[in-house]
Amino acid sequence: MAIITVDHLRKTYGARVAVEDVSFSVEEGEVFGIVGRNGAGKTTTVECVAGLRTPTSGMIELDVGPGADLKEQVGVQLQECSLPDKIRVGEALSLYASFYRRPADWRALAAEAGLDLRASFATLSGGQRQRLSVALALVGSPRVAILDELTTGLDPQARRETWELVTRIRQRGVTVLLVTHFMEEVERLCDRVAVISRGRVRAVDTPAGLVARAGGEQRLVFRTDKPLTAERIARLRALPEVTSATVKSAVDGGVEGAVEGGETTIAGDGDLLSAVTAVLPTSLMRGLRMERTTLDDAFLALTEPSQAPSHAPSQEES
Ligand SMILES: Nc1ncnc2c1ncn2[C@@H]1O[C@H](COP(=O)(O)OP(=O)(O)OP(=O)(O)O)[C@@H](O)[C@H]1O
Repeated sequence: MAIITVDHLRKTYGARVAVEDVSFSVEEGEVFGIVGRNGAGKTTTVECVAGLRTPTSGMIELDVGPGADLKEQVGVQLQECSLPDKIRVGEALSLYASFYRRPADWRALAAEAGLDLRASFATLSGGQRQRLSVALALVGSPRVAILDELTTGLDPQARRETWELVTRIRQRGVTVLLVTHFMEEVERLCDRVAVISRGRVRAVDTPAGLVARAGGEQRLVFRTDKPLTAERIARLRALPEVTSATVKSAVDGGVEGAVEGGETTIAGDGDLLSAVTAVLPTSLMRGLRMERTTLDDAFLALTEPSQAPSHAPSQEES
């Protein structure tokens, strides 16, 4: 069942179109990613879903139950979390908890986020601040958590700790809408992802589905000391796992053979390595490497470098 439905969302700021036409739906309990280059319209989209911005047109539906208070059912962690330097973690959490009718156990939330209740905001590391902002987003026991660029600027260890926190949030059944720039984060956390470019959705799929769309093939790349014979090249090309074999070749006396020291690239799927090495032993290959289409490749193929959909002068509006 879809808990979030976004249908033809459009948002303009004066003459600037931040979101041109965005539609997607998020199933209950999913971690749903939103990716796109800088200025693609990701934050504007999730801010509209959170009720922080008013769409210019289109529809947003949150199915959080009859009579539910949207502000209680949607917890938001925005890109920057700023609190007074002197406020302690426990004070911030208890203050936020007082805003809700049925707050979560904020001490348990702090423990889950690995936070010391007595630590003051000024002394927290970047990772701790991000985990505090997630805990603050969850203090109202929401059914949906919106997390915007959660791990930007964090070191690899802090990033992993934050990912573990998101995994625990999903285990509790909270639906997560996650804006991110990191494809590794998408692969680890997201069930599905919407790719936004210039204010439009270019694809909605699983991370593996996006890679497959980008031609998710494997490539074996190697050199051989001796040129490959035409017979060996033909046997490689005939393998069912092989879709193409690019051999630096030359025709000598009417016989095709690989150029000495030339690079060979064999693309295909399935158990490509075993199939190829049955025809060509690895002892004849030099510098063998296996390349695969990555989510980064898929992302780059689906998005364009340009920023916002329109390039009218920027106007600060809400
Ligand atoms: N309040 C605003 N007033 C005017 N223009 C805005 C406003 N907020 C965003 N924009 C513009 O709308 C476009 C989309 O911005 P948005 O922040 O949604 O993109 P984003 O994909 O989240 O980018 P980033 O990855 O850099 O955070 C950008 O060109 C941005 O400059």
